[in-house]
Amino acid sequence: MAESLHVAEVIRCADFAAIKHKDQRRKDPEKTPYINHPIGVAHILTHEGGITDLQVIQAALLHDTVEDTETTYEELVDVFGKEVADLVMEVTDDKNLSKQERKQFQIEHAPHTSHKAKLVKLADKLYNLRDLSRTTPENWTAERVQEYFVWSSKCVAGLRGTNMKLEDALDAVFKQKGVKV
Ligand SMILES: Nc1nc2c(ncn2[C@@H]2O[C@H](COP(=O)(O)OP(=O)(O)O)[C@@H](OP(=O)(O)OP(=O)(O)O)[C@H]2O)c(=O)[nH]1
Repeated sequence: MAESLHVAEVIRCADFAAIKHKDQRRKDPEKTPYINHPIGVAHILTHEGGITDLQVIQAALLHDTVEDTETTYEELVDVFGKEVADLVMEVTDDKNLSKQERKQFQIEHAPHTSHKAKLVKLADKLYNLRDLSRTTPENWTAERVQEYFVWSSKCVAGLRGTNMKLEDALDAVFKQKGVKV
């Protein structure tokens, strides 16, 4: 695909995700618009991970649409094709599971995901952990923050060997919080 078509595809994904997440906010006290997160994940991939694979960037922009909005897998297949939709599903939590089951599933599922899905997940974790270092979501105790770091380090363990720049950046964040990797 020509470069201009790649640009157009990326903008189509950003527009789709912005519309889907339009009423959502992050959990930080400033109530940052939710769309900042998927765009930030895509930005980490391009600018820190050196990733320009179109499907990876598309999946990063769309990665929370099925999990957190009324978007369906079938809709993503229709609009962006099966490969991108499948990639999004690889990084989508099953909301039918309890929170504890979901957290455990992420740890166990991580090593079995595709290389492209691992890239999205590494950048997703890096964004969320940096966000947690920056500010504490409303109603989160210091203990909950620390637990999230420890749980994330277990997820990241199953994603290693994928992208050294992202993994080194994650390790720096874990080190800062005193989390062993
Ligand atoms: N750090 C941070 N996270 C926020 C913020 N606003 C929303 N989130 C989301 O909250 C989730 C983590 O909160 P939890 O209480 O552990 O999980 P839950 O929302 O699924 O119940 C992450 O989503 P997730 O899809 O569950 O990601 P992950 O837990 O799979 O990494 C993250 O994207 C914020 O301001 N800061």
